Amino acid sequence: MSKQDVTFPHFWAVLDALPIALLYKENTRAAVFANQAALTLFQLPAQQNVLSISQLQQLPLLNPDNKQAFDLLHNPLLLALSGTALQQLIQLNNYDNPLLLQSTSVALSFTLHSINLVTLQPKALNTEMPLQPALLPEQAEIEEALAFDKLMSLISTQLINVQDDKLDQHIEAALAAIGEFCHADRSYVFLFNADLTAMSNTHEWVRSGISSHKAKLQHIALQAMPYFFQKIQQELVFAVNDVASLPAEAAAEQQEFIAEDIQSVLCCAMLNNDKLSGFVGCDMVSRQRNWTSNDLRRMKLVGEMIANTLQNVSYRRSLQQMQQQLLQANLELQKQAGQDGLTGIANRRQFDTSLQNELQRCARNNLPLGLLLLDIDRFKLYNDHYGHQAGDDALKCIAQALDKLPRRNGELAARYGGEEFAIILPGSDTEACTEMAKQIQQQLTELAIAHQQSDIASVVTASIGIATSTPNKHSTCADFISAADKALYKAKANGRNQFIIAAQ
Ligand SMILES: Nc1nc2c(ncn2[C@@H]2O[C@H](COP(=O)(O)OP(=O)(O)OP(=O)(O)O)[C@@H](O)[C@H]2O)c(=O)[nH]1
Repeated sequence: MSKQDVTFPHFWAVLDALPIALLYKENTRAAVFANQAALTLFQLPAQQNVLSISQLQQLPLLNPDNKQAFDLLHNPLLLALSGTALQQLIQLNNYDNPLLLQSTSVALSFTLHSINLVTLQPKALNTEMPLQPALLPEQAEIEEALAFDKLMSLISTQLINVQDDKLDQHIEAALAAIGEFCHADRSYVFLFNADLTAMSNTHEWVRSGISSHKAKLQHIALQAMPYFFQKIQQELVFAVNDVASLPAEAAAEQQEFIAEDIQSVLCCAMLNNDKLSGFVGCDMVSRQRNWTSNDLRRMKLVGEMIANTLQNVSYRRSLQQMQQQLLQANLELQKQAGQDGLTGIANRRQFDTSLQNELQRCARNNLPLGLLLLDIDRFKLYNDHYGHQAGDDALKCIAQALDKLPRRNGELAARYGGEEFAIILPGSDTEACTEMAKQIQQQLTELAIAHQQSDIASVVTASIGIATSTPNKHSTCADFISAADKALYKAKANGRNQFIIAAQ
């Protein structure tokens, strides 16, 4: 509707002057009129007072992805503008002309950033039209029930697909919905601990101007509220129209309700696999309310929705946890598959894989590849003299020392088999491999593992064969191993405790 269509001139002036943000939609037209307060709220220019629904949907304030937006607002506003009306009468009889009442039934109203926002859905405005009677109470109730169900179906869709980081936001939207539709001042979720000894207020919605008690309602012992707990456990509902009329055995509960200025309270149990997990509820603070069967139905519905969502999220979390554990176990298995059982360093399998990879990498990058094969001297005599267990300990000790030597990317020390070890040195030429062989000899000298039976030295020594060359695409691991092995054989034959470099 545009201003020009209206023959009654004061109408717009009055709506524009109202201190509430107001959106006005004529049933037969798509355009929506916004008064001055609404334009200010939506940060629109003062002249742009006729908006399309698509324009409205694009307003950042109404965008559900906008964290600052009042999440609940988006859906009911669009519900209202697209045809679902909550028929309550608006009281404009402060103003001179009673005709205004004809077209002013409130569709939905909310509070956003402490501004009341009202949407109107009048019939086409016609000054000659007779006054329209207000909706019958039963009709109003049906319309309200429809609006609630439509809103719940939107919220439950959001809850079904909820991502962990949006969970609280959507639960609070559901609480806001139940609070608004039950005309309550406060709505909340409490969750019990596993052994049903304590409860905590996890989510809350409060009407503007009403105090929140969430912070202090944490880890409350259930034995502090025995009457309430018994009711919710046995009857799954706790409904009190007048807190003052609670029986004597509910003295503790009554005291707590009075401390929170609660006049009426309605709570419904939430179950998880048929086990009590918490409850959802709402309070009347500013006045008393006789809870209706509709209130109860709605509260149960919201409770079920939230309980299911929490259960799904918890399943999803334990599934993710299990996946994480499986992944971890898999990584551990993979690590173990490449690890030597006795010494803990890389085993032959990992050595083979690494050598193959490094050979290809060096061939691609035209880099030299060094391979050292190391065999402990007179180890049979060591075992025979000191025992097999001592032999194992010596192998572990030497393996650990060798494992600390490789530093650069791709370098690897591995147990090649028995008392033989191998070191892969990608990018190392003869000089660098010689340097590594000297370091190994130095390490063995420092370890100083006594070997009385050796005819080479008084401590454990090793012979080392070195192969180094720049591989090409025809080179094989077997070539490298064979060259290093031949050099090792020579080192043994030459008297042991020495290194020999294979001819290239
Ligand atoms: N304790 C222990 N001994 C091992 C292990 N693997 C191989 N050996 C021993 O290592 C010894 C290797 O002996 P030989 O191959 O005869 O060589 P060697 O006595 O070291 O003499 P040279 O290599 O010729 O200097 C054998 O006695 C094997 O039993 C192991 O895991 N633990």
